[in-house]
This record gives sequence, structure tokens and C-alpha cells, in this order.
Amino acid sequence: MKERNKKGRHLQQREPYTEQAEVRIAELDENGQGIAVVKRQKVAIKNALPDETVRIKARKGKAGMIIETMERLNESDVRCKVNCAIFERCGSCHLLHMEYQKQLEWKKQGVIKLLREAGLKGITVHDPVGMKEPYAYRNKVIIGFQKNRARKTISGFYEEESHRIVAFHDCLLQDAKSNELVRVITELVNEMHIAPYEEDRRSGVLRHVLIRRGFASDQTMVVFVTNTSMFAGSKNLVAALRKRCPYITTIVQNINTRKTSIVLGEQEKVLFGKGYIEDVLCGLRFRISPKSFYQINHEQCEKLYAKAKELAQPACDEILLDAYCGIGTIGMSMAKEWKAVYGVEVNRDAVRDAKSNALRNKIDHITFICEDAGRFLTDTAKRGWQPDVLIMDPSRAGSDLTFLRAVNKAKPKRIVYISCNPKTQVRDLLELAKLGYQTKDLYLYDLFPNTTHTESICLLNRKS
Ligand SMILES: C[S@@+](CC[C@H](N)C(=O)[O-])C[C@H]1O[C@@H](n2cnc3c(N)ncnc32)[C@H](O)[C@@H]1O
Repeated sequence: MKERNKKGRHLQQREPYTEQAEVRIAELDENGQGIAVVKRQKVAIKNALPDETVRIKARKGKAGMIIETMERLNESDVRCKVNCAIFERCGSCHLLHMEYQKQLEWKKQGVIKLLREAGLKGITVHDPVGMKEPYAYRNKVIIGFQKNRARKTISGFYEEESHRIVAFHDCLLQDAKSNELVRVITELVNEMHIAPYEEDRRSGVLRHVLIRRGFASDQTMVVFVTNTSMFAGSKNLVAALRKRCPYITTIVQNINTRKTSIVLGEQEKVLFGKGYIEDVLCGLRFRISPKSFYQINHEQCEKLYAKAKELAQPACDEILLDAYCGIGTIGMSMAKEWKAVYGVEVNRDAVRDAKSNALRNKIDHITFICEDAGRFLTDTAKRGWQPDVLIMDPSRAGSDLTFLRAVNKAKPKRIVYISCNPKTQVRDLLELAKLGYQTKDLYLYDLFPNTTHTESICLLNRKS
């Protein structure tokens, strides 16, 4: 039947505009999608690599062309077999279809491009330090829950750009114990009829589960994130989970009642164990609470920290400020070689861990301050305090102008800048260059193989 408008007139039924084309992929965008040009418009095509020709059917959407079907007509030399059933739907491993050495080269070229576009000249980007076995490296996993059509609760990752869960069996980036835990928890949630949280109705109980593993200590933390403080059946759940996975060290309930995509809430209840795990990194023991940051790739993190120490050039008559210090790992890993170390971090739980970690490792010339790094440096610089060396390792958003302006007042002799987002790092390097801090070398460490992310580190010296 034809549609009518308000006045009752028949509306012309228009076919949606579709385009069929054979296109060659020119490059990958920053999300690892193949880029081709259709009718002078750039289209991003998933699972397509440079030098491949694909036949696509696309339609015009509000934000550009939407690919409806895609058929690959030839294969790139760098394409490799993907051993993951949900690769095309899951939003995590965008580069799983590309040979690992090529992934590293692509990441390097991406950083070179960022520097060029920013007009930062004279910086050598070194070959990324990769992994021998670029799988099973993630020590932290977050899964969501949803009912499927058969009303069974499934768990998994979110499908790209959607709120739908994609169930998985064995994720290639996780270790065997994390994969087993996902399986067992999902079975128990079904057996015990624990209702998954429904975002639209804001009903149900279980929002997420966070699993964190200490790869060196073999300790395991499970965090149930619930929508309510009341967690009916939690005693039985904990007992059954511990029976089936006796290697669990601690189980925590985190309560998040907010309408937000942020996973963890403020409030916590320890359901079993101490409420934190410990791990060994760079020969030191660290306590890690659910809300504290801890690098997700243990093996690569040790290489990165070794580089940080080399670049910082510790001296026993100098003072180090470890800004954005988390649980204190970087500062503590090189504390012995400084006169004094200060760590500043905004997350209260992380600072509590850091203080406890200093005691654990018998380091008494390190002090941790819970404050915004920019405010701390501004206040201390006003009072004339100057760290000799600054290590900064901000979150993906990078640093902020308050912090960078305070750097200009504190005037450390050397800065080591570590970043998990070269885009914001390059932006901050531009600001630091204006303040007279220059770098010649950027080193890349692949902490996130098979994804588009990369970690970078550089030393900045102040022009005299
Ligand atoms: C990428 S993590 C690095 C942590 C630590 N350096 C490590 O390697 O484990 C960034 C840290 O910065 C903290 N952070 C974010 N914004 C901050 C701010 N404005 N001031 C101080 N710390 C902040 C986060 O809580 C997080 O612990």
C-alpha cells in the first residue's frame, strides 16, 4: 500500500539511493578501515586492505555512504588468516587480518603522518618494539550482558558503534583463564537467573564483569558491576564461581546506578578476598584495586618502563616527578636511582594503592599526592618547587594547558612523555615546543597488538 501524507495525498515511493561499484582500497583510516572513493566521496570499508579491490553496494546515509554488501575481488599480500569468528562485528581487533610486521609498520607511518601534519620537524620515529607472540596479552577484560531472542543471557563485547553484545568463545587477546572465567560466569548467570541490566528500561542487575589477572603473580580479580546495591544471590554466585574457578583471588561488587557508558561506579563491596590483587612488575610487587589503572600488557610494559628509565637518566642528586602516576609503577621501578621521587595522581584508589606499594617495596623516599596533576604543578611551581625531571603519562585525552603552563614555570631539565594516544601526544609536543622543550626521537612500543592503538615515548630537553 502506498503511504499518504497528512493531507491524504499519495506519497511517491522513492527507492533508497544505492550505488554499486568496484573500488580499489587506497589506504587504511585511523580505525583500520579500508578507504576508497565512490563518486568523489570517501567510504570506509571494514575488513578491506590497501591494494585490494572490492565490489560494494552502498547507500547514502546521513553521515556519508553506508556499505550494505562487500565482496573482495583480490587479496592483499599482507592479509592473513583471521581465527576469530566475530572479527567483523567486534569493535576491538581492527588489524587482526593484517600480518603483524605490517601492523607495526602501519602504526609507525601513522605517527610519522601525525608529526608531518602538525609541522613538527626533525623527529625520528623509530621502528615499533613488537611482541613475539602478539596474542593472549590482555590482563584486563570487560564484558557486558544482554538477553538474546531466546531470552538466554549472553555475554561479550559491544558490537562496533552499537549497544548490541557480540558473544565470543575464546578471545585471542585474552589468556586461557580469562576466557574460562567469561564462560563460567555466563553459565552461572543463566543458571541463577541473574538479570542483565537493560539500558533502555534501566532495569535488571548485572551491567558488566571486569576480570583482571596478574600475569606474573597468577592472581585473579573478578568484579561484578551491578545496577543496584542489592545483589540477590551473590553469596551463591560467589560460592559456585570459586568452586569452579578456585584460582580466583578476590571478588568485588561495584555499584554503578548512573545512566552512563562509564563501566565502574564509586561504591564497592568486597564479596571475597582482600578486594585487590597483586602483581610483580619490573621486580617489584604492586597492589591493584578495581578502579586503579594498570598497564594491560605486562610483557611490553616492562620494555616500555626500561626505556622510560633510560630516557629519564636517573641521577642520585636529582628529584623526579612522576605525573599521572597511577599505582606508582613507573616512579617506583626507578626510585632507587633518584634522590627523591614524587607521584601525583587524581584517582583516590590508585593513590591508596601507590602508598601501600611504596611500603610493600620498602621505598621510603617516594611521596604520593592525590590531586589533579596540573593544579599540583601550578601550586608547587608558585612556591618555587622544581623537579629536575618530569615523567608524564596521561590518559588518552593527553595533558591539559594548566599542566603544560605549569611545566613552563617548574622548568624541569628533562621531560619523558609516555602516551597511549599519539594524536594527543603530538598536540602536546607542539605546546611543549613553544615552551622550549624539544625532542629528537619518538619510540613506539606495541602494547596493543592487532588493534589500531599504539604507545609512544620520547625525551624532551629544554633549550638553554
Ligand atoms: C595512562 S594512565 C598511567 C598510569 C601510570 N603511569 C602507569 O603507567 O600505570 C593515566 C593515569 O592518569 C590519571 N589521571 C587522569 N587525569 C589526571 C589528572 N588530571 N591529574 C592526575 N592524574 C590524572 C588516571 O587516573 C590514570 O591513573
